[in-house]
Amino acid sequence: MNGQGTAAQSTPIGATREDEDVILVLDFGSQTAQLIARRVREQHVFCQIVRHDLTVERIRELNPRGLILSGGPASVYGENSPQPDPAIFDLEIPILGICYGMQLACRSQGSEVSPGQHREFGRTACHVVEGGDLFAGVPEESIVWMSHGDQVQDLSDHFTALATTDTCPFAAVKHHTREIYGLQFHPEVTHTEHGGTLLGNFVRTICGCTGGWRMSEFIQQEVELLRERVGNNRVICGLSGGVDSSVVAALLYEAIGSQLSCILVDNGLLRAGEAESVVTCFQDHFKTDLHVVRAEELFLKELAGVTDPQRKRKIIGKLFIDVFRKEAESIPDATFLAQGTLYPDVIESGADPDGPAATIKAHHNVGGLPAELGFELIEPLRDLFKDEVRAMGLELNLPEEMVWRHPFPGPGLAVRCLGEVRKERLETLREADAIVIDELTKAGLYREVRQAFAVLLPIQSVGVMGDDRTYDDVIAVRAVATDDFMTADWFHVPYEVLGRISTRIINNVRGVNRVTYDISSKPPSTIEWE
Ligand SMILES: Nc1ncnc2c1ncn2[C@@H]1O[C@H](COP(=O)(O)OP(=O)(O)OP(=O)(O)O)[C@@H](O)[C@H]1O
Ligand SMILES: O=c1[nH]c(=O)c2[nH+]cn([C@@H]3O[C@H](COP(=O)(O)O)[C@@H](O)[C@H]3O)c2[nH]1
Ligand SMILES: NC(=O)CC[C@H](N)C(=O)O
Ligand SMILES: [Mg+2]
Repeated sequence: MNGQGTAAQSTPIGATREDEDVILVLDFGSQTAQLIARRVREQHVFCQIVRHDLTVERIRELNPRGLILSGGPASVYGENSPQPDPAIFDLEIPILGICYGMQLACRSQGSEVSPGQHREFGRTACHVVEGGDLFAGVPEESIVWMSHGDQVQDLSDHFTALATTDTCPFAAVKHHTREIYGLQFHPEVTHTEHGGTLLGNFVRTICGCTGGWRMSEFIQQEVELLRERVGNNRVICGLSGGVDSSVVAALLYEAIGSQLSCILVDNGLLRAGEAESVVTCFQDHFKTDLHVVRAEELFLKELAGVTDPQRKRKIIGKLFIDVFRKEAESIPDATFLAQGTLYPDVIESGADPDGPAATIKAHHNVGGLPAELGFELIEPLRDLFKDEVRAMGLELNLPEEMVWRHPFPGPGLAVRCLGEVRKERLETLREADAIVIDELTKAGLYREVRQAFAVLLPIQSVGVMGDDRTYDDVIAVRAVATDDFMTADWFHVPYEVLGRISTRIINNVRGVNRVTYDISSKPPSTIEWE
């Protein structure tokens, strides 16, 4: 082990190739920059997010077909507000400014931007006045999603209004002579009814992208990048058997074959039978080196008496790295550590260096990492969402049951065992959890419910069993419907199935006398309870 990387280092998504259609998103600190990128990728056009102040020289090297300027929390007229290289507006490629990005584009051509009379947040009816190419296929009236306080006050001599809302006369604009467009609303969020069409029109019709990009191409690029970066060194990959790390391992295997060693940490926080099933599944599908480290005692010792969720996560994040380091001592040239980190892990940890995002929870593999790792990090999925990773897994020929597994967080049962994490409490939770999954599977709901589990609450309640009083544990059942795990709805599990889950848990799991069902969505709740 000789790398001295820090938690901040990782592989950025996608190297661009000169012969390919690329759209760049200049990120001004938007909450939704990644959503812009994925909506563009949905149009089969490769899209890369870059710093807002990337120089024009560098942009020319990357040779994009168009630029999208994202939204952002600042005001364009504010001191120290993030600004692009002013020369981008002289590039001969189309530009689409979204919200803050539109305000920047208009201001660059002489328009005034200042606080509007009314701030606009959420659903708004948008009326198209002069659609043109950008609005092709978008009805005259539709719902768009707004989130702004500032407003472009005049169009100078350069712009025309394409669409309006009740409070915003310039909801969409186009430059008279140049391919510069602005949208005050957010086409990238699903609440904007025809946002996909708008972005599709921009990248395909206006920028002239052919829409030929496919996941297979992305995989090929990543494979080449990984080969170049790793050279003759070895990579150790934290393998949990979950979707993300399995896809990372498959990608690395494709790239560097036998230079890959995988490490499964059995931290005593896994579900029933999990370590064994990962080993079997792994051996069937990868022919590389797998180390299984039994570390239950270490994890439970360090977690003893800890009840604060963030502390649990930090302790677990650090222990994972300690275990990887120790195990790597027996693996020569283990310079890199690969993890299946996804974008939601990054944004919820408040760890996006270009973003203003708040810390929701320190995901063990991002916010929970110690500052000095001793490895260089490889995180090829860091900019992707779960459903994109699943598509990648299928493309890499991973078996369906692996690709469609419910996610299971690295901190595992520790963040579902509210209060103290003790061996006997984990055992109770494990038994209840297995029943939840078994009943959903029997009811044919496993795939449709994207994540389901049991939570052991830190309280007791009174019951009566066999005519005797009990004062026992409570299990909460959680099942959610979601695609990208950024937002989620509680799943409407049929009453009969809930009934069977409850009866089986109370009758079979010792020490539990009550089962409840969690009916909260994300936001305002999160999927996990801690
Ligand atoms: N028990 C474990 N042993 C080794 N590495 C792990 C373990 N648990 C998590 N990791 C590492 O942390 C990363 C993030 O965990 P996370 O749970 O988000 O992803 P995953 O387990 O690969 O997929 P899924 O989200 O489907 O559970 C994993 O990709 C893996 O690299
Ligand atoms: O590897 C992980 N390490 C973590 O620390 C972590 N926290 C949450 N999750 C998973 O992320 C998704 C979103 O979860 P939340 O709505 O609870 O934030 C859900 O799928 C969660 O299971 C984690 N995964
Ligand atoms: N969402 C945004 O980009 C907001 C831009 C700017 N901060 C405003 O309030 O108008
Ligand atoms: Mg997992």
